[in-house]
Amino acid sequence: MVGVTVPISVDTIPLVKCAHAAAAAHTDPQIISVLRSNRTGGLQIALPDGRWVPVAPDPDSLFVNVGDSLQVLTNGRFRSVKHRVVAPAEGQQPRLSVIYFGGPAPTQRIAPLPELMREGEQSLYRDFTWAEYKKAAYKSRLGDHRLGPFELPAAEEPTSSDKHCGSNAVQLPAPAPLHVARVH
Ligand SMILES: O=C(O)CCC(=O)C(=O)O
Ligand SMILES: [Fe+2]
Repeated sequence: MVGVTVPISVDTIPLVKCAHAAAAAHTDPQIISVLRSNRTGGLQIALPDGRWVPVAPDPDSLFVNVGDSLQVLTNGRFRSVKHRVVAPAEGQQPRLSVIYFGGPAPTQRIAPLPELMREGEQSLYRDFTWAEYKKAAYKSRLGDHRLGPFELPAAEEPTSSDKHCGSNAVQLPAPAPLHVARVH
């Protein structure tokens, strides 16, 4: 758990999805998605090597997904994982899921939270508003990497002569490991 208060307003739009057959690979754009489904599986998440891992359906658990906006707010510490829904096999119950998408308000500026940044840490993203993100997203396809237009070039590797100047070194956050946590 990150011990900071997120100083942004969140739109609360619960979305009930019924019996949809499948969803193509994508990341959720918002800050956080909280999902509850029936006993029909189909949800899968992508590992960095491209393999797909099924998320076991459990009507007594919540599946919490990091969205693109939270990836930016944490300067890449939390990653918005790519996921998809594959259609249930013939004769299986349709998959039902109820998803709460917590997204920023349209005028909200999205940028890494200063409270989370280490001294000298470079922002991996330029500031943008949720409205700007949505405008860019509408021009892209669902599976595209939709943070691309907002990414800043990564900090340059220190040269060998800089390497001993610890206080000036820029430390990029280590990529967060993938977790599928159950919330009861
Ligand atoms: O229905 C599901 O289980 C997931 C759907 C989804 O990923 C989405 O609507 O963003
Ligand atoms: Fe999704």
